[in-house]
Amino acid sequence: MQLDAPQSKAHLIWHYFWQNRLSYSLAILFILLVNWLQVEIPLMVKTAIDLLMANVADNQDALMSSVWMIIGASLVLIVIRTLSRMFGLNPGRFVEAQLKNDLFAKLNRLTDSFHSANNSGKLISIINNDISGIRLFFGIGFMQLFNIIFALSFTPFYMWRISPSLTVYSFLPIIFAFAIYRIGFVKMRKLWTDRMHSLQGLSEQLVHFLSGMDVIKAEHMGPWVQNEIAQANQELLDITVKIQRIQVFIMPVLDYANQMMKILILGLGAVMVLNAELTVGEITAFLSYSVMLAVPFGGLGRILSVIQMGMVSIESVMTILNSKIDPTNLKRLSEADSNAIQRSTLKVNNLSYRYPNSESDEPTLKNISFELPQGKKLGILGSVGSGKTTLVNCLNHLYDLEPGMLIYGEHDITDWSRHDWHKQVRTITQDPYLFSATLNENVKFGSEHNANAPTLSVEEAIAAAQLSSDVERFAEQGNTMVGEKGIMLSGGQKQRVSIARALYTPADILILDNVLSAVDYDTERAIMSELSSKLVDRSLVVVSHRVSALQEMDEILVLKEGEIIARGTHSELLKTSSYYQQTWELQQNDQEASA
Ligand SMILES: Nc1ncnc2c1ncn2[C@@H]1O[C@H](COP(=O)(O)OP(=O)(O)OP(=O)(O)O)[C@@H](O)[C@H]1O
Repeated sequence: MQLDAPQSKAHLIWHYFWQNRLSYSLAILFILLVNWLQVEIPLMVKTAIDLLMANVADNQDALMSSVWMIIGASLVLIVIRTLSRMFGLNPGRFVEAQLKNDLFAKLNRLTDSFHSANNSGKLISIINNDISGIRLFFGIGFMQLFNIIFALSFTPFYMWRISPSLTVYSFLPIIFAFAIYRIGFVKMRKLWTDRMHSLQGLSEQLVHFLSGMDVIKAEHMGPWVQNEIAQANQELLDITVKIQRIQVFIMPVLDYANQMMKILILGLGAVMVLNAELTVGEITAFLSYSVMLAVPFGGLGRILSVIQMGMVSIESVMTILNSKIDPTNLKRLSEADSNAIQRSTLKVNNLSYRYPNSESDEPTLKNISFELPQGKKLGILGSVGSGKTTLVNCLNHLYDLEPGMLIYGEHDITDWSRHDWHKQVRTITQDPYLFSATLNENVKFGSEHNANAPTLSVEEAIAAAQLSSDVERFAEQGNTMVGEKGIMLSGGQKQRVSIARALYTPADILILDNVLSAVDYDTERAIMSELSSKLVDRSLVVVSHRVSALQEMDEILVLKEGEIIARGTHSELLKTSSYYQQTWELQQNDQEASA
């Protein structure tokens, strides 16, 4: 079952604990048996020693059966300890995998505003570092915790049964050590939180620098980048050293107390043996128990680090799991409703938009209105910063809009989940993203889960996007790997792969945001003509700086400072809009010069 919005850390822990209840139950059972056998074996040793100290000849049979029991119990101990580790450690791995799925599912449903507030470097750090911390918490953390709880309840009880007074005296150093240990524990919690923030910061910086590596090299920013990374690294190192100092000096204090305990037992125990208050066998068993306590005390130092790191990591993961999803995004249209609304008219009514983080009161888009019936081709022209991309992001409802601004058929888009709207509208951005896979796979990606069945073959889509001659030159044609983010391809090739992807499974409305900027005029013309012929009954919105790309559109909107200042066909605008006419003439001159 998927976890969404846990109310508290306890809720999250319980959810995954319950999911792995079978493993944990078996682990608890085996850990209980291990701890019980561990305290029983010294009793068997005690009996054997006391028999030895008495007359060996008289007790030979009893002694032999005692030795065999010790051997048998030790062998059983090995087997059940292995089983306890297996069932105790597995849940950590299961929780890690489940939590990653839950996080990805949530990230997929969160809106643009979440992703702008939480950059990918921070998210990568949460998914890698914090989830590893949680894996340790649910694996070794829980296992050792059960171990310590059982060990610290069985062992002192068995010691008490041998000698209550010696137990009280021998535990005095432990009580004192716990007081010191608590100080370290409190300090560690703050340091783990600082370390998590520092790791997230470093990861953010690394992602920024790695994505801008070309610019860094070209503009000789290497020394500055190295310095920034070195500083972040130093900060992380300082915190880690402080944690290590506490781990080395304060956390082992229980270990030291355990040594003190043994000295006390030897000293006081010897006196008690001399006074005939204890037998040699009893003092040997008592000493064995104190030696056994070294494991849980040593473990306590390590395990509390794991638990603290896990709790800090859980807090961090909860910032994602508890991020609010727009309630409309949780609704889903039925298959029948989704089919019924296909091929409707999109109406944009007085659309205005202001960026929430904008310092100006002035909206970026002002009162934009137009209609886009199915099959209509709409062009949008505007100078740099006039609001074209903002309009595209409003049309595909990436940004939050007021009710009534976007109507599709009879439906208000702001009442729909974005998921349902994106089945009808597909946007190709000016910065196309390719996955590290083959070229053909990049064309097909997402099509298996797309409501629209492919209308073309991959080869046809590639040909319509004017990419066939490029693909033929690649070593393995369509099966050539394009590298991370399509690094093996030129900007124009990447744009054409994303056009081929849109043509492969066409949606009702296709929006191209400046995607033809990196191709020459002839290719642009050929692509536009293919788009018109392949998408006859679909709507097309083409945003471009180039008038040539918009010439054949049914209507062109001219944007300036977020407002429509002119609209009409190419020939109408040449007469009515001086801005359009000047842009056209300037670009005609450029085109002739470059021919
Ligand atoms: N995330 C944002 N937060 C605040 N302001 C923004 C944001 N994105 C864009 N803007 C502002 O909105 C205005 C319009 O930007 P937009 O990207 O829509 O223009 P454009 O016409 O697409 O420009 P270009 O042709 O350069 O792509 C600009 O003044 C820009 O500074």
